Amino acid sequence: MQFPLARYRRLLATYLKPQRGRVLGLGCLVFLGIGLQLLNPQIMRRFLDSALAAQPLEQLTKLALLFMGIAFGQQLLALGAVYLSEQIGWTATNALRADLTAHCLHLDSSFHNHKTPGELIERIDGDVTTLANFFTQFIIQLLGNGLLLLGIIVALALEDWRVAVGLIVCVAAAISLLQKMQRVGVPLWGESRQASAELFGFLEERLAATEDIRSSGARNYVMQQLYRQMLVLYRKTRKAELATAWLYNAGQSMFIIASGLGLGIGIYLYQQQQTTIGGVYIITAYIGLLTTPLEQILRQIQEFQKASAGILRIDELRQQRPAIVDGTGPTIPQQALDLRFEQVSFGYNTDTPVLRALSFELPAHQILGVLGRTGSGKTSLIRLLLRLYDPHQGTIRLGGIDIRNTSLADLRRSIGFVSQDVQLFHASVRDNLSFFDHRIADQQLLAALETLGLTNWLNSLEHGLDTLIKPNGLSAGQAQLLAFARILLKDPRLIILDEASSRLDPASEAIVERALDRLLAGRTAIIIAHRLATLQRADAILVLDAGTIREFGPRQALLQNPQSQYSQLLQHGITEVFA
Ligand SMILES: Nc1ncnc2c1ncn2[C@@H]1O[C@H](COP(=O)(O)OP(=O)(O)OP(=O)(O)O)[C@@H](O)[C@H]1O
Repeated sequence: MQFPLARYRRLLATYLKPQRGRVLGLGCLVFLGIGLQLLNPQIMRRFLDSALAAQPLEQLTKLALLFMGIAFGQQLLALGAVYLSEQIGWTATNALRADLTAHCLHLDSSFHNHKTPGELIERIDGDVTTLANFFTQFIIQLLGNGLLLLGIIVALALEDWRVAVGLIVCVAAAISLLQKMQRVGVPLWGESRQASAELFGFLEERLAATEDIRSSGARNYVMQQLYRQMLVLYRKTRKAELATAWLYNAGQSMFIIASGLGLGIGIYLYQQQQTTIGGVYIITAYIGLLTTPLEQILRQIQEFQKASAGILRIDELRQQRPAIVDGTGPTIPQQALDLRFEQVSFGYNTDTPVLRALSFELPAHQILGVLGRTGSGKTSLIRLLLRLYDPHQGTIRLGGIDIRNTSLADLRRSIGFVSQDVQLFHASVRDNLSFFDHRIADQQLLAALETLGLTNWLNSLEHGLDTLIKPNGLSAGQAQLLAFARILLKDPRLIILDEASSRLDPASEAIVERALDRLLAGRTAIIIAHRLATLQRADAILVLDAGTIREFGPRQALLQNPQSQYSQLLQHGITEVFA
């Protein structure tokens, strides 16, 4: 598999450029540390040779102190380097996490249908975490340690060329081995990362369904599946780790060979009286010093294998482009909007149509009640209106404007959508109402609740706006009330309400009804109705059947026609007719 360098360069440039000062500082610390590493054996050599030549104690003490000072300085530099690299790594990876999250939020529903949230979390966090080392260490360490290696070879060549040649042969053999292993390692780490993402996806999905799993007695089945997923991850990671360990050991073997060679040559030179004890020391010290750059280079390449797999997966995600893009046409007028569906056809895949040539018109200020059996296409119709998908054929016009021609932000600002399954956050009522927008004053929130007649409801909460909403902490009716208030704060021109199908108790139903009256006043609305009471406020009724319009017309007219579906509903009830 080929990994174009441009990919790495782009990533490094994007996330390191804003921190070039820190990167420069880190580079200086690393290079200075390497310089000191090369310097210290020379001081020890002088110390040894001076001691053997019975030089004065004062000079030996100075050399010993210098040696210690440099060793101490090395530690300080290493500490500074760790501090800076952590800062660079966290800043860069956090920026990348934020970019990926924003990117995922931007992608179409069709993308999210194929990826579980857990899998995306593993990409946004897990894969990015493997890049921290790449951002902070890879190039600096590779360059620095490459230089250190060169420095050691030069220093040894100055002692004796034969030692240097032996070393060069070993290093060249190690590098060619590393290249071969690199090709094997990266795809294996890619598979391991994918297995990890799938495990996360599995966990997220099952944990979100805890109630259903427990109530249906599926716990053992879920656990079995979990063991299976963990086994896959274990096997893939073990394979990748083994490949990497091979790489590491191959490098280490080269080091052992180099050490033996150097030591042999050193002893030979000493026996031939071609060098001093200090000279033998320096050969062994420099060869010993080789461990550091070789280990570092090996470690970097090991980490790079994991990072490469991560980069590949991150790039794949970044290259996903939303098919649904902003239009460049006019903005939607800030007034009650009329809505037209003109021969709209749609399917989630091309061979199974879900909506077929739908045409209807809803004048401004009117309320449309949408009915139909489960699977008849009601939700799909709403998704098209919100441009979560685009129709395959036909046009949807809002306020006379083709919704594909306006910007997505403008469209979604103009529409308020209350889904059946209102998404609540584990946060205060205030944050849940304002979507964490702290520019919205409490007065505005209170006024919205007041308008909807929800002040009593708010007062019944223990800490008012500060009451913490726990996951699953509100009933379906309460959640809808909260969603109504969100919509009122947004003040859209068209409201879409997918009514909660769960039955409400009479007291809650009365509150919801009252709130709904106030929410819908002066706006155009579409309601997917599950209660007859809701339908009674509709001006027009649309009955969907297998993606086609079975019935559409003014409610009053349908009411007076005993053959109409709507009259049947009133006689027999929604559940009976659409059972
Ligand atoms: N994301 C999706 N991917 C593929 N097919 C889908 C998707 N969502 C819905 N469908 C299919 O499209 C058809 C219409 O579904 P839709 O959810 O629009 O019906 P509905 O009338 O809203 O049903 P319900 O009342 O149960 O919510 C169904 O056959 C459904 O299986």
